[in-house]
Amino acid sequence: MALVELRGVSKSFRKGDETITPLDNIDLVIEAGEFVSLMGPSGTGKSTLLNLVSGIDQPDSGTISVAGTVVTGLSRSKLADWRAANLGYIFQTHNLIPVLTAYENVELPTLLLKLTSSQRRQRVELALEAVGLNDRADHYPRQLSGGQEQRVGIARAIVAHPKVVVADEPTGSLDTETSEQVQDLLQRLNRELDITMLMVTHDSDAACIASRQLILDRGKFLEKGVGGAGMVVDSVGDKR
Ligand SMILES: Nc1ncnc2c1ncn2[C@@H]1O[C@H](COP(=O)(O)OP(=O)(O)OP(=O)(O)O)[C@@H](O)[C@H]1O
Repeated sequence: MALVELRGVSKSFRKGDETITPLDNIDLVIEAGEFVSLMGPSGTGKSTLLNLVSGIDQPDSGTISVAGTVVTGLSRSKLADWRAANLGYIFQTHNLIPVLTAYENVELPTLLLKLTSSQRRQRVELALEAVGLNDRADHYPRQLSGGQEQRVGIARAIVAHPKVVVADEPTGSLDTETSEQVQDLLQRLNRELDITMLMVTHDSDAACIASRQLILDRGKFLEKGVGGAGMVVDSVGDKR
C-alpha cells in the first residue's frame, strides 16, 4: 500500500529576480513499512521535499497524499491536526525547548491530540522507553549528551504513534559512534514499530541502513540499485 504518494509535484522559490525550481514535476511513491533514504547534492530540494510531505509547505502544483489523506489544499488548522496524528519530524539539531524536561519536550505534540492525561502519560513513557531514556525523563536538555538530546527528539517524533516519520539529517551533528546508535534506533523503529521512514542524509553509511536508497539530482530521483549503480526513476514503477 502506498503510504506517501507525490504526483506531478513542482515547487519554486523566488530569490531576488531569479526563480529557482528545485522540484519540477516529480513523482514518488513510498510503500507502507519502507525505510527510504534520500541523498543528493546541496540545494537540490531534499528539505523542500520533506517540508511538502509533512505539509509544512505546499507545492505550486501536483498532489501529495500521506497516510490516506490528500494533504495538498488542506487548511492550516486541518493540516496541524493531521500532522499531529500522522507524522513525526526529526530535525538535524533536535530543537528541544531548553526550559522543558525531556518528558515535557516529548509530551508537547500530544497536547494537540484528544487524549486523557493517563493516556498522554502512557504515550510519553512508551516513547521515552523506545529510545532508552526513561531514566532521563526529568533531565533538561543541557543535562543530556548530544546523542541523548537527539533521542529525545526522536521520542517526540514518535510519541503520537505516527505512520510516517521524516528525518532531515538526523545524524548530521553527531560523532560516528553516536550516529551509529541513532541509526540503529531508527532502523529498530522502522522494523519493530512499523513506522515508514523518509530520511535525508549526506552520510552514505547512514543511507545504507535504509531498505531503499534514493538520490535526488537535478530534479530526478536516482534509485541506488544492486552493485551501487544509479538508475533513473522518473516515476515509480517506471524505471529506465
Ligand atoms: N523558503 C525558501 N525561500 C527561498 N528559497 C528557498 C526556500 N527554501 C528552499 N529554498 C531554495 O531551494 C533550493 C533547495 O533547498 P533545500 O533546502 O530543499 O535543498 P537541500 O537539498 O535540502 O540542501 P542541503 O543538502 O544543503 O540541506 C535551494 O536553492 C534553497 O536556497
